[in-house]
Amino acid sequence: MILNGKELSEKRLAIVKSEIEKTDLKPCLATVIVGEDPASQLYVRMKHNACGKVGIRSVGVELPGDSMTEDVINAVEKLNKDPAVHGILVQLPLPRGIDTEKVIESVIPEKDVDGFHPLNNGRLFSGRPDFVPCTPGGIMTILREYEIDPAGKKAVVIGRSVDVGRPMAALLINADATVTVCHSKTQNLAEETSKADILISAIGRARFVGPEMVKKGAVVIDVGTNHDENGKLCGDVDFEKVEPIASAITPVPGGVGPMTIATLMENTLESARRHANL
Ligand SMILES: Nc1nc2c(c(=O)[nH]1)N[C@@H](CN(C=O)c1ccc(C(=O)N[C@@H](CCC(=O)O)C(=O)O)cc1)CN2
Ligand SMILES: [Mg+2]
Repeated sequence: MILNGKELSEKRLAIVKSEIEKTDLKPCLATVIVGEDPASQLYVRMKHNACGKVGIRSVGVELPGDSMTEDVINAVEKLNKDPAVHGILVQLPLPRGIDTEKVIESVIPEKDVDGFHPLNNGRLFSGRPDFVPCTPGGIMTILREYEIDPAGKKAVVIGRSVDVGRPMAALLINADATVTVCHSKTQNLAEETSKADILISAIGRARFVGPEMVKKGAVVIDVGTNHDENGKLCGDVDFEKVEPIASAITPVPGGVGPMTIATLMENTLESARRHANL
């Protein structure tokens, strides 16, 4: 079975749109982008487009690539104070030289719709999640909507990044899975991944996960957005070879990526609701 993130994201966006239409809410998302990385520009554009589709107002702050950490924090602090702004996201990665942690910590947790602030992180890891990072949050929505219950299953996450691998592991633990996190120092990676009922790859290496790493019947979730040697967009998983042995699998494009954006819209609506005490 193909887990169609594109289709599901459209369904979730339509729900956000109709929820907004039912209320007097005027949700607003602010994006902050530093520098001219084309991928980051694309993702921010996609976020503004999604806002337009669902009726969320969006404002974009663009800062030059040679900005200092303080410049970015000043821009965030203005948005923190603006009562019309309900969600703030700083597009990652930031240019080298900027202190990413400091910038993330400058977003007030109430507007942290990316779920990256340490307070929101701590809540997630304490089993009391509030705003959850959009990629792992979107993956949990895929699993739920396709009625794949992680409870009692063995889940293996490849990658321990702060934005995907770690929160993904926490969400799966909260959903009663038995979770293993693999990373660059893991020995016998294939031995670990082959035990997974649910395998989630977030390592950023084109077609790295082959059939020898996947148990027959596993659910395979591909977070990778890579380009192969011909410049073609592809995931971490060798889709052609793994799809026949998986019971369910996300494609790239059209899997996890669109769900990241849909989850961001959901988080922004939730933030606007709280602001209005709804
Ligand atoms: N502040 C944040 N920065 C980053 C995040 C994030 O959640 N918050 N995640 C990634 C990038 N990202 C969103 O920002 C993102 C990546 C990919 C997609 C997506 O829909 N991809 C499409 C393919 C698009 C293409 O043609 O390249 C797909 O998979 O179908 C959405 C969002 C890092 N930074
Ligand atoms: Mg992401």
